[in-house]
Amino acid sequence: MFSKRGCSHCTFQNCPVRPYAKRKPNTKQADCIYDCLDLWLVKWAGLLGDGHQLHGISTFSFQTWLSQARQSKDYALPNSSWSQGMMDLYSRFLEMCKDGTWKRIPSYTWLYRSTQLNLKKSLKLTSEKERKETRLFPRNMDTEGVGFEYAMFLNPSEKRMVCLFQPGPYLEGHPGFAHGGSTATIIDSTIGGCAIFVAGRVMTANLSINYRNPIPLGSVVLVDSKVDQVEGRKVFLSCQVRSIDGQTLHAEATALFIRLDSTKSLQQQMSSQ
Ligand SMILES: CCCCCCCCCCCCCCCC(=O)SCCNC(=O)CCNC(=O)[C@H](O)C(C)(C)COP(=O)(O)OP(=O)(O)OC[C@H]1O[C@@H](n2cnc3c(N)ncnc32)[C@H](O)[C@@H]1OP(=O)(O)O
Repeated sequence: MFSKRGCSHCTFQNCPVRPYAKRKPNTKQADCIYDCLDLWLVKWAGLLGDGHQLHGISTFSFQTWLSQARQSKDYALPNSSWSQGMMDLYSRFLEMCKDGTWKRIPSYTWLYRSTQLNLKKSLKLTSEKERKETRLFPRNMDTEGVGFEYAMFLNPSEKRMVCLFQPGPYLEGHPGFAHGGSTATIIDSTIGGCAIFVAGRVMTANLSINYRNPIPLGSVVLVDSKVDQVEGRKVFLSCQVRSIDGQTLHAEATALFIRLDSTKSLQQQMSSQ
């Protein structure tokens, strides 16, 4: 099923999703690699290392992973709990997706699923039930609107990820305001998505946040993150959380993510720690 043809621009030779021989010349590398949802999913799963080679994952697991992604609910779509402000901002970004500058990022209850079962076995989550019940932290509530309502958009050429975030009542810290831990979570996830985009499989090594103004529950804020520098395995990023009108700075953060050793599978990497 692997195409032997490659994209002349990004030299992606092993695309299991679609051949790149027909790619337009002069397409930017980032657009070339990320302009199709399937490839985002591949990148998400951390299946691609440097040089865009598939490594350590069988074709079978990849297909399983992709079909699971296709069957899963995408939580980054509007629901009835979204406020008008959230909807307006979402529509604004969707509009900016039309010329390809921005990409909407789908969102599931999991991040790495193809390796998940084995990984969870190594983490002593023994029963099938325990393994199935794990969830990506910000997607851990079924009821719409009570927890993390968010949608992310990626600007590949600017190496920038934004997240529209509407904190629900279950995220309360001080009365009426979002818990600082929930702010940290959404910052980590947004910045993390940005780091995944540039480096594949990464983990947060450092996250430093200055909280400037509390975030009212039910309000909508824009989490705006970008890659500042990449040095070997280290990805340095920064982030600001602002009100929709841009007038209130709620928080600002810097982070260091470390790319996991690309010669090891995720399972090996995690179980060696
Ligand atoms: C298109 C794509 C869309 C994708 C759309 C996805 C959307 C949805 C996204 C959801 C995204 C979720 C994102 C959650 C992200 C977590 O929440 S991760 C969980 C929290 N983090 C952890 O638990 C990490 C725990 N720490 C570790 O496992 C290990 O320390 C690490 C970070 C993997 C590094 O270990 P290591 O690989 O052995 O690396 P090590 O050799 O120690 O260090 C490498 C270098 O980094 C430096 N370093 C390491 N740690 C630090 C530190 N804390 N400070 C400073 N320097 C450090 C070392 O000094 C060394 O530097 P050099 O000597 O090379 O100059």
